[in-house]
Amino acid sequence: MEKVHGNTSGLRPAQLKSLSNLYRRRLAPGTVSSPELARNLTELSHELRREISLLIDRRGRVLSVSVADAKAAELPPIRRGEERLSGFHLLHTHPKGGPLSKGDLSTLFLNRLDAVAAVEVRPDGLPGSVHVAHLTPPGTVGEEEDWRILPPRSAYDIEDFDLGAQVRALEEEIARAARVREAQPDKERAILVQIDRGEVDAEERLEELRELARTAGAEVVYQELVARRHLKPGTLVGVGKLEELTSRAYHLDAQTLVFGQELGAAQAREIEEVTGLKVIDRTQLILDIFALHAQGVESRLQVELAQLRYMKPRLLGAGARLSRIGGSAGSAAGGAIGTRGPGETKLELDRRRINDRISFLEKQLEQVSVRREERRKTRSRNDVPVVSIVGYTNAGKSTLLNSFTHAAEEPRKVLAENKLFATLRPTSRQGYLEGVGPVIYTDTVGFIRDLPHDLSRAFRSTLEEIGDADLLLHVVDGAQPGADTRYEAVRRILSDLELQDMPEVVALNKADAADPETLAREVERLHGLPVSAARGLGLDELRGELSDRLHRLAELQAAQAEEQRLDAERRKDELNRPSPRPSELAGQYPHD
Ligand SMILES: Nc1nc2c(ncn2[C@@H]2O[C@H](COP(=O)(O)OP(=O)(O)OP(=O)(O)O)[C@@H](O)[C@H]2O)c(=O)[nH]1
Ligand SMILES: [Mg+2]
Repeated sequence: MEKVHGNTSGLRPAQLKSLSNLYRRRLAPGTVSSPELARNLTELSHELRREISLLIDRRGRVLSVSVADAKAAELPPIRRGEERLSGFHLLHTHPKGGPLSKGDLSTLFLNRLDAVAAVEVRPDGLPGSVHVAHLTPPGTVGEEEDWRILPPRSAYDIEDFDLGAQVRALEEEIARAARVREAQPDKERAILVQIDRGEVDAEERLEELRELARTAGAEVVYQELVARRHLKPGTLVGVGKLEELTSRAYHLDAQTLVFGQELGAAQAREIEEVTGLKVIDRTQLILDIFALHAQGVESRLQVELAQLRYMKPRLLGAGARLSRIGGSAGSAAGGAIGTRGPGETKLELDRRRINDRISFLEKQLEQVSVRREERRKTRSRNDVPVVSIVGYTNAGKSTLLNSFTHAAEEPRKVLAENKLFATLRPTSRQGYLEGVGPVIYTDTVGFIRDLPHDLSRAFRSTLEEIGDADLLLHVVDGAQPGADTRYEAVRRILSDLELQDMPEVVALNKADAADPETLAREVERLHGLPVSAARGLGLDELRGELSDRLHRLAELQAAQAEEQRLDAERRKDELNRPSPRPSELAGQYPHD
């Protein structure tokens, strides 16, 4: 006897047998039901006083029998990224009568069923009207819903309805949309969701998420700030909102859902299950960008380590899912977003090997940092003052370094791009300051609010090198709203690195593109100097300020050195004073 799914408790063996016999039913291909099957179903449903659902394939075979409504019926898992419909339709009963319910329709939509059909059960147990709905083609203009409900039919002429033709037409439409998409550049189309829990910078965070997605190579087709005071443990925003987003994705032909919040492993899985979309979070996006931009041995090791640490807890029981994502179509930069490895190496997702790889990477990085430490020691300090350029990502640090060091000639030029985290490897260039002489400027990796923990851990040694500088030049993008929240985010990370006491000069960059009033306010608030690194505005003033500060620091250091020297001399004097003779000490300490 084949398995009957759903709530079969309390059913008699004969009833179970009748249900199981439904598996032997065969429909003509391309039909929703036959009158005989409809009657068979309504009679059984009437007797059991429960809903019965059948899943039927295109050849007319019954794949599953469930004593359940459409939502709870036994269905195959959703195939993500498929261009077609599922190839099954759901036929079920409504023992209390009535048209298709919201649950029926969302089951149709979320599972991409060929159709959903409900047979009303009349009080005498005979079949009443049959209600059928199918999906509307993606991107349908003027269509209110994602589905089209057909006029009800009598169960006795249900065989006349040509479901096969309907499905063919719909699939052609879907294929056409896919062809149009293929002709367009190979970009992952993404929907962004930022949850607004009442933070002041929620809007900014959404914009930042957009920039991150863009930098990672996605095309953002829709973005939404979702206000939620309380989050649902599994789905965060709730199933209703997810269904709405799934509908958007269907019509806008998006495959990826990006959350501005970090998602737990179980959450990501649940959201993927409900939506059938690829789900990634902000951390994955940032890791991905780091992977794309990592150059040089150390940053590659750091990025891979951070990725593996992030993924490890998420791999539990998700092997199949991840390999499926990894195997999906690539984007321009090689590999789908959220799965890229540093350089050319694709991430190895075998969980058993992850621990080995993590300890290998840790050892390698350890060695790199030991070598670096040695280099640091041999480099005589204070010969040439070092200015470390720090700041939020995309503030214009690299551009400023280029204009300070006249490194505009191609090979020496530091990459400055309108992309987040363009610079990952610290780069040093020599410059010259009037009154000081040669100066070394160091360009560093950009900061970001809520820097993913795994990344800050992996990049800690690189970031700590900022502490070797004599002075920080903190560059702030003055042309974008929220300069002060970004400034504070950088200050917070500096504090985490215990570098909060380092002397700092603030430059408000992109003055050429800033609103003068806002800029003036930020200049005042942050005690900064307005500059434009790209246009070369205010750079003389900034250099003057750096020179002054370095002078004062040098004086301070000289004074401190003098103090130390005097101290040492005093101590030496004390040592040189004739020491008491042993006889004088005798008797002072009791012998034992
Ligand atoms: N309008 C304007 N744009 C600027 C200015 N300075 C830099 N930019 C632009 O800002 C973008 C980012 O510049 P980068 O120098 O790469 O910024 P960064 O701080 O090094 O960024 P990361 O290395 O990604 O952290 C580029 O598109 C620059 O052309 C400026 O003074 N005015
Ligand atoms: Mg840079």
